[in-house]
Amino acid sequence: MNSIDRLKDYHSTRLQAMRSLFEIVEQSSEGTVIVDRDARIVWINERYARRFGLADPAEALGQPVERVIPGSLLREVAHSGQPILLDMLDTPKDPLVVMRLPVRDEDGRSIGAIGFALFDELKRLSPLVRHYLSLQEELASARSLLQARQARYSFAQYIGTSAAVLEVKRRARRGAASEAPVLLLGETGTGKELLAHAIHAASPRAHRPFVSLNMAAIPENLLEAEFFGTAPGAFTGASRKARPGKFQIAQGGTLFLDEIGDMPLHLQGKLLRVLQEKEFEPVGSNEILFSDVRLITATSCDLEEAVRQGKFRADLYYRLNVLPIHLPPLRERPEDLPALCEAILGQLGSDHTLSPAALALLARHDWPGNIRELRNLLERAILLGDDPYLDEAMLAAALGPLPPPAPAAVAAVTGENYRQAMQRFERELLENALASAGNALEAARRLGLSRSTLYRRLAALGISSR
Ligand SMILES: Nc1ncnc2c1ncn2[C@@H]1O[C@H](COP(=O)(O)OP(=O)(O)OP(=O)(O)O)[C@@H](O)[C@H]1O
Repeated sequence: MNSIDRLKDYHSTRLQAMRSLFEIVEQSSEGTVIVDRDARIVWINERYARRFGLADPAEALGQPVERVIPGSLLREVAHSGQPILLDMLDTPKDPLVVMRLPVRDEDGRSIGAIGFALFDELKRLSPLVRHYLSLQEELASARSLLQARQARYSFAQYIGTSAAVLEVKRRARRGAASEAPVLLLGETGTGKELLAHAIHAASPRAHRPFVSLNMAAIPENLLEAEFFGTAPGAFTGASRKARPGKFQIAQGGTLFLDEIGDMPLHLQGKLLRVLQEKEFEPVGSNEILFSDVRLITATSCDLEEAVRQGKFRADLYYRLNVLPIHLPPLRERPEDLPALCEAILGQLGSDHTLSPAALALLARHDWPGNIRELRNLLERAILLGDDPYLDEAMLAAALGPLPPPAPAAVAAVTGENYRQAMQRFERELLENALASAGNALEAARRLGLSRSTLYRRLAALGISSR
């Protein structure tokens, strides 16, 4: 075949294809209409005319397309020469899925447009729509979960300008910029959790989840599943479905392990393995999952002492203790009290201010519950009085009677060693608080302790919380 014949062949095949395309789409669609450059109908098939209430297609000829098909965009297509490949057209009956194409002359100029109604019922699209909707739902729930797992605090919320606080912030910023494990050390209520959030928020993982787990708040037999998740039906009573653990949920983000000193020894070994090998197995599964999690741990207990007593693995301690940050107790930084009070009153939505004598009283207090205790105290003081100016007497009332000097403390000088005396003092303090508060939650509030810390101390001293 010479080149002229081949060209002829190409042209005729193309013409054939165009004709077939038109016929097939026209026959299998729910309707077809053709308009001229001025959007007047030059042809409409019977089915389509009937759909728009015309008994005879001839009635539509010469009419502006919108008069017959309200909402039609064929005028726009004829003018612009640009197709609208897939769109929805609302009709009084059902919405239609439509395709609109320009009609061009030999020189490529638009001389009209052709519209096909591809389906009249969305039913035919419904598998696609269902898939799309379920993807949308998944996306929305993933977004809201992620939002719930975003860091709640930034460095700006860790208030204070004392030298100790500035050093904490300096180290924490350094921690945020690195991937190394951070160990937050400090008494209860000193802001360890706040700082963990802030480190995550300032790290390159900020847009990924922040997940926290308090070792003291979860029964020991459930901890492993909480950590690593479970395979379907992993143990009696376990859900038939696989349940992700915190390591999976925090994937790509930060895992904050609070009260790490309370982690049972057998789990310490497993945590060490994750840190070393970056992989773990869900409970009841042989599958090995890869872990990409940045670890921040915190404790209010003396980890080195726990290592000496064999309660905490030394190798894990060294792994976690790469960047230790000591959070100072409030009594060691009284100069931060004015700024802290102002910030907390602002968070509580109050416009109260404190007199200088009230601030001096706060500076003399010991703050065993640190900033949590300060917050509780200010909350109480606001509730006690209407006066927006909080003076010394009001704060003294909110602080409550100071614990009476325990006669037993004097006796300790004679017989008990320091540890025994401290334990007895703590036992009396906690028992009195439980008795006067009526329940553990209120007792924790009054003592300025977190509930988990109170439970931990009660358990350590063998005191029942009932
Ligand atoms: N430097 C700070 N500036 C402002 N608020 C603070 C500061 N430190 C702590 N807080 C507030 O004090 C309360 C206790 O803080 P957080 O829970 O972070 O302490 P924690 O050390 O993790 O306590 P625990 O060991 O009992 O869990 C929170 O309301 C927190 O917002």
